[in-house]
Amino acid sequence: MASLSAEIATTFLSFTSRPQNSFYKIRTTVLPVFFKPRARNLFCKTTPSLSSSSSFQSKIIAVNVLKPHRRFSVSATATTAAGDADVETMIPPDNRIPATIITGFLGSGKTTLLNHILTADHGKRIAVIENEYGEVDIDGSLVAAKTTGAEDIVMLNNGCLCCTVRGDLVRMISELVSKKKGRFDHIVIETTGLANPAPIIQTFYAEDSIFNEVKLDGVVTLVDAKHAGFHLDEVKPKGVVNEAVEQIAYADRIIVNKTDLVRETQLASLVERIRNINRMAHMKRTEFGKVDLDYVLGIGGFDLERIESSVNADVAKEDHAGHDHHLHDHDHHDEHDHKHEHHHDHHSHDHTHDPGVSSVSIVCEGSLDLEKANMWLGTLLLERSEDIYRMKGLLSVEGMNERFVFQGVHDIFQGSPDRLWGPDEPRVNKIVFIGKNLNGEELEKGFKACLL
Ligand SMILES: Nc1nc2c(ncn2[C@@H]2O[C@H](COP(=O)(O)OP(=O)(O)OP(=O)(O)O)[C@@H](O)[C@H]2O)c(=O)[nH]1
Repeated sequence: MASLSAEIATTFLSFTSRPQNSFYKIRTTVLPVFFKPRARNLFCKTTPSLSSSSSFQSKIIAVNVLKPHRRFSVSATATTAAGDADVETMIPPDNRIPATIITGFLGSGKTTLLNHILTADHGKRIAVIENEYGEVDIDGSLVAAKTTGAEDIVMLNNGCLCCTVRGDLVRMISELVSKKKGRFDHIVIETTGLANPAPIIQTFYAEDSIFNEVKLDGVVTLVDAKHAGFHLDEVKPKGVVNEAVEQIAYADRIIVNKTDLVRETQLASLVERIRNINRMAHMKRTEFGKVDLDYVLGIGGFDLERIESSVNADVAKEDHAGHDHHLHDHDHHDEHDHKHEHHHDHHSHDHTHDPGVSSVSIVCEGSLDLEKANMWLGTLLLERSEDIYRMKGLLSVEGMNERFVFQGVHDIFQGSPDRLWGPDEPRVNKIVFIGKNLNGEELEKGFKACLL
């Protein structure tokens, strides 16, 4: 445990003890204790009949109208508050290529959304990476049929998705970057319907070669409004993940698709259920994946705004994509819903009947004792990293003039300083956990014990 805590301490401490006038670096820490095959077993799916022949395919799609493409960056120039007004510290602009993961259960509308993205008028050149089971690349041809201007096609054949996905994805992204850099602005990865997105997400943080060039912009999860309830209900054997739940848990954006196929009460109940699993993600309802492109591309990784609203909102905020008349008070008044929520002043924990996956958010003012925070987080990840799917936070650390933002995906932890705290800005910590069997009260107690 000591080495684990030290690892995290290094991450935090390196920022507080950095030399002045130097660039801050974004750091990734892969906690060594868990970064072993044992941990990866978590992501292995037991679908041998399907797993032997999944494949990746990538295309670069040039979209006709060229507008200035968006930069996805966290950048700030600020004077240090260390008393020396002449010394400037800078967070370098993040010019890495953004990547979006589109996931969702079989038939939820991933390819439909992808086609919508590729045929929309946004001026971005998009490299598409598809991961598909089976010898026949069905999605690939569906996408190809609907798009024009494909510059390049690369095919890769993998073995088992879950065990080799990282290696293949790393190779594919590296190849795209080394050979085609400058010819595309964004990477979109469509996973298979049975994929657990965790290893794909982790690829972006755990592999230096990827992390230096490509930035995970967001995870978009499609949910089939008609069938999702059934998949969420599915009881899996012990140790086998329910992919439908996982896909929702890891999302930054959730698109409840196929709303034309269900009644409002069914939809409201599903939305409530999704919200209970993942309170952090933004949610929209659609037919045929029709969303504004800004909603899925250019989410901006950490998405601090989202953290702020998710922890502030006791009533789920949801965009209705043209369904403004739909539910308003569904969170609390759907009589068909058996879930219940407990909201405390600054901490919310949602109980759900889905296999123990829920969100916990903590908001509190004050500054953290770095050493205590390191110990707490180190111990927490040591003991619970398998159950903590995602973790995002915005912290006020004693002696640090910038907000410290971080996120974790199981055992992978990454953090960096953000902008300076404003002179009159309350130093409010915000932290969100999504995972299995989370004990909100315990987490809150542990966190608050680290405050000075
Ligand atoms: N009624 C209805 N059908 C839809 C909607 N969105 C997609 N579909 C249809 O649903 C089917 C599956 O959509 P896809 O986009 O292929 O779904 P997918 O998630 O890529 O499927 P897999 O690759 O099998 O995982 C297609 O026939 C789509 O035309 C919708 O909003 N309403």
